[in-house]
Amino acid sequence: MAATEATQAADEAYDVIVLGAGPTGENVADRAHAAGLSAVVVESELVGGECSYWACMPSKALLRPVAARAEARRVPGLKEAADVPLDVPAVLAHRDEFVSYWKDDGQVRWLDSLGIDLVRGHGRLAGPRRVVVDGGRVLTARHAVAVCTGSRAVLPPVPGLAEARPWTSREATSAKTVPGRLVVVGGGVVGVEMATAWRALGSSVTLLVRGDGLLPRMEPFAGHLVAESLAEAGVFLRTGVEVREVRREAPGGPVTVLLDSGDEIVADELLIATGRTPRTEDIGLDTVGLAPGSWLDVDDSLRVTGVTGGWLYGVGDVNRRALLTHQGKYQARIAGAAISARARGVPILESDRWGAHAATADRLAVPQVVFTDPEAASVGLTAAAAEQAGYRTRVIDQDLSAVAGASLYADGYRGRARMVVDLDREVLLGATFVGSGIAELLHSATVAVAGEVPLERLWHAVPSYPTISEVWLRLLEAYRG
Ligand SMILES: Cc1cc2nc3c(=O)[nH]c(=O)nc-3n(C[C@H](O)[C@H](O)[C@H](O)COP(=O)(O)OP(=O)(O)OC[C@H]3O[C@@H](n4cnc5c(N)ncnc54)[C@H](O)[C@@H]3O)c2cc1C
Ligand SMILES: NC(=O)c1ccc[n+]([C@@H]2O[C@H](COP(=O)([O-])OP(=O)(O)OC[C@H]3O[C@@H](n4cnc5c(N)ncnc54)[C@H](O)[C@@H]3O)[C@@H](O)[C@H]2O)c1
Repeated sequence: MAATEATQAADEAYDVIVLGAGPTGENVADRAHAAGLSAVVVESELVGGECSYWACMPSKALLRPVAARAEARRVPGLKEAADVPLDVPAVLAHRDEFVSYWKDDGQVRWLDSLGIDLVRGHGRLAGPRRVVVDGGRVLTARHAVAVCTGSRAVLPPVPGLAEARPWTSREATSAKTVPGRLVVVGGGVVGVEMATAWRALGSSVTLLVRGDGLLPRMEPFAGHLVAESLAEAGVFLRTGVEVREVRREAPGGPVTVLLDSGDEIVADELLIATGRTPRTEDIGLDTVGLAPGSWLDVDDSLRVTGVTGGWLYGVGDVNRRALLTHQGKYQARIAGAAISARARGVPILESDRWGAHAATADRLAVPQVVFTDPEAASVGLTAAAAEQAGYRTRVIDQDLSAVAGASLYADGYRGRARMVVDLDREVLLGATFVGSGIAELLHSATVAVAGEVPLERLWHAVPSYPTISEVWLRLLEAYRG
């Protein structure tokens, strides 16, 4: 049965049922199907999920012109030409095109081409291996149900906040007009990326952070460099502040943000970027003995722990292991392989930590690029996390501007790199790069961390001259002395 043709029938049976057709769910279905299992995906909104329509794609489409202009402004011969405001209608139109105008026909065609069925509607578990869609249609799974329902933005319990109908990441990535004054609450990834984009598009942006810096999950210098550059771009950054109350007298009117310091900020729009909550409150978790609204605890094969029979999987954002599209897709590949192995009765070696059925990289080698100007990118453990985990480490830092490739890349290049070395095994535990054009450098570090490549061998991985990658040589030289 083709994706667009799935029709009503009582108790339809599939090998695998996938709840949620985000990047993760699509890939679980793809992997299971590729292994010869029949699969159906249930989706209540758009096939492609948050990433395609309200997260990765629109945010990066908004940010790409910002980065390109910032880089051109630092290249002699282009500076003057690039020192112009962004063409806002063109940027927004480009964003709209990248999200396919919030239509999922292309993604449905892709499912269709694979032979995976799609059922539109809200799916809920109804006991072991059963899913009911919109309270009517019943699907049963011979082998597994994979919950891939993702996450949504969380609103902190601040008086007046919900009533003020603030922007969340959805509105921040899909807005059709530029607010004159925008207050952003939260100094994590969404906060800094959206402050960067809307400031460049013309908003007067105030970024409110309750901690003492930005991007707290990365090495501290990442937050420092991004904060410095946001301030230069004209973003008002206030750290160590807490929002006490929010007021909006009339829908669409100005919003007043009251801080614990007693200060008041009036803006046209307010973006809350304070983290995520799982979309599990209404998916029937109680019918299989789990608490509605909870993150799903899973083992390394992505199987939910504590469910009798081992048929339930939790993949992607919903398990809180690493809230990133590429990690969700990685988990989907692992879960798909584990589901098909178990369906065939092939034993899964729990001890094979880098084997086909263990999402080990979730714990040891998660890469992430923050698309600010400068970009911030990291993989693996920070120095603090490695120390906390009990490793005997050595930390090597390098000023990126001292690398020939970086100074050619942009005038007055600013950036920094760090590697965290496990002294006992002499392999990399983590790496961080901050600077223009470093996003594509990250994968080299991911290979080194996931591959546990001995530093002795990395010495023979010669970076081309004159590229920013030569920072590898500087880091290794500093380590070897
Ligand atoms: C602003 C922003 C920017 C981001 N940028 C990046 C980035 O650049 N790179 C990156 O790697 N990550 C990025 N992320 C994170 C990324 O979006 C998520 O990690 C990713 O979307 C998770 O995929 P998922 O499939 O697990 O969940 P989702 O993408 O959330 O998909 C879940 C799907 O399940 C459906 N669903 C939910 N409940 C039900 C139900 N009961 N029945 C049927 N269907 C249901 C939903 O409608 C949705 O389509 C960003 C996030 C945000 C908020
Ligand atoms: N480029 C990318 O890879 C990218 C881009 C955007 C989002 N994402 C993913 O999406 C997820 C969500 O991003 P996010 O920025 O919403 O979450 P986050 O967890 O990265 O950051 C949220 C920030 O809000 C702060 N905060 C929490 N409660 C608060 C409160 N009441 N008042 C003020 N501050 C508060 C936290 O201390 C934290 O610094 C992230 O885990 C990230 O991995 C990835």
